[in-house]
Amino acid sequence: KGVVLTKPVVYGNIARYFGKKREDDGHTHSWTCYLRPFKNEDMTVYVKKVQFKLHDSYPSPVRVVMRPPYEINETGWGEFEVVIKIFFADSAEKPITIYHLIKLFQTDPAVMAGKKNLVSENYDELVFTDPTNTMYHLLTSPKQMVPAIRHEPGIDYKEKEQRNLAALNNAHRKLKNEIS
Ligand SMILES: Cn1nnc2cc(CO)ccc21
Repeated sequence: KGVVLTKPVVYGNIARYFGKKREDDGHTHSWTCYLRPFKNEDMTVYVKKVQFKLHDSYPSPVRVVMRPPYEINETGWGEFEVVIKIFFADSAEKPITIYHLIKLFQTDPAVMAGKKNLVSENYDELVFTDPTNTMYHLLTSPKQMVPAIRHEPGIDYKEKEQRNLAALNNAHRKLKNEIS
């Protein structure tokens, strides 16, 4: 019946340079890869678990997070793609997969000096087309998150959101033209 529900999210990573290469394992950075709701809502209402698949050379590369915060804290030396797979409370709803390239390096002098976090974040939306009745109910009964979700400092959400929404609308328009 052409019902489309969306949930705005942000995903990405922060990283911090140790200031030098660690002797024992050659690691140079600590990083956190995350998936957060854009609004302050409890995702456990409709999400069963979030899986973060790391580079195969990490020990147990498939990390499963059952409850918020949906984040992985690690250390390392390289940039690589993390596959974020979101499984829903109604297993009839197909999981959604998001790809994020872990970013560690930036030319900002403070970041290079290990004095400031690097933030690499994207605004996106989980799109549910013709959700099951169960899912529809869960998606339309939001619960506030306590304590409130905190976003990374220094991100201009308004502008980011506008830019990304425009891109999403274009993609949506293109898809609609293709199937019509
Ligand atoms: C690709 N990469 N970058 N940093 C890494 C660290 C490990 C664990 O020692 C494995 C893979 C890594």
